Amino acid sequence: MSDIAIRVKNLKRHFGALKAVDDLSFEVPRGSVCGFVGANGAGKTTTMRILATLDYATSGTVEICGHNVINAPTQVRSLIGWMPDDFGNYENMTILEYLDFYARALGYQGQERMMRVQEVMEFADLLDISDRMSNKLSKGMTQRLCLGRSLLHDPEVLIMDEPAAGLDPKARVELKNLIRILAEEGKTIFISSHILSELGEMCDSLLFINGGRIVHHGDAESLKHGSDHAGGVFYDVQVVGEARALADWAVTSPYVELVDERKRGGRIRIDSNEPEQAAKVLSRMIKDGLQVVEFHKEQRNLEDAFIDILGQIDEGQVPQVSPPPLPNQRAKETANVEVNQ
Ligand SMILES: Nc1ncnc2c1ncn2[C@@H]1O[C@H](COP(=O)(O)OP(=O)(O)OP(=O)(O)O)[C@@H](O)[C@H]1O
Repeated sequence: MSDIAIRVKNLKRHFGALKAVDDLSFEVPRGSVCGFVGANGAGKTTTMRILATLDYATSGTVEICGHNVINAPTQVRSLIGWMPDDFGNYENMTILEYLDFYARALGYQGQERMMRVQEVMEFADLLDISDRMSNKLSKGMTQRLCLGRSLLHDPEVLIMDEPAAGLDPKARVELKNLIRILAEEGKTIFISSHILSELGEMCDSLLFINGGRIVHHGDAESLKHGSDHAGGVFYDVQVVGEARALADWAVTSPYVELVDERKRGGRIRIDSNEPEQAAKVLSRMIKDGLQVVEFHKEQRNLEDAFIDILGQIDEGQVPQVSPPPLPNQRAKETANVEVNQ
């Protein structure tokens, strides 16, 4: 059995002249969670719909657990759970009736069907509200119902398009916990989201796309670390007083970047992970008459990393696409380290 759950090779999807997906190649190892990140219109939904056998590629191949989505769509559908960003619903159906309807459509009968429905209602915390009308639910309940529906046939691979969009913080945490449990059960999860901080916590790897092309594939830590000399670490310094003076000072100072200019004062960033370097810059600021009111060390977050990567592309630098090792390779590497110690 292949270690790869999702294999995408040179995938293109063009709508007339628009290259919605433009030569994507990537792999998602079995049992891992991969976050799919991109700005609006980057090509995420188009890619996910092709993976879910709902659209055709212009060219390229997609395999789910070794099955080609074009040649073997039925096998692929039995292996995937699809959670679309736009959840279709029916009137006059309770949660129970809704899930039962889908369980029937999937071919479950009798006792087994009842068990499947009960199981997913229990998992998605829907048991107590099973008699609620399915089209009159809160956004959080609706997403849990959609997740429940996608799990009815116990799929190996879950493809989730923006499942956390529009959820309040509590509902987001609940959904995140459910996804974590599914990941611990060994399911492969391919999930898109705009909330990068949350994705970073739950994903083994993050796949950034822009304009239909992959611009980075790596784990959250390596992304935060980045390729700069300071390893993504910087000092944030806030100053009050005349804003122009700070801006002029920043332009002529090494390691310093003006990040925010306000009516009175602003903020600069010292791009260094060496405390001595930061101390030198700070003492120079004081000596030059700038009024420092606050400073602290920070690690670049995923939003910053994404923006940095997009900036590098704008400057014409070649995007870095470096997939992280497979989970079993990671395990082997760890074992080697232990053996070698
Ligand atoms: N059926 C279609 N016909 C024409 N253009 C389309 C079609 N579907 C998508 N597009 C275009 O393809 C591009 C990628 O769209 P897609 O929905 O995949 O982006 P996305 O990354 O999912 O964006 P969002 O985060 O806003 O959902 C967009 O420019 C979109 O307008």
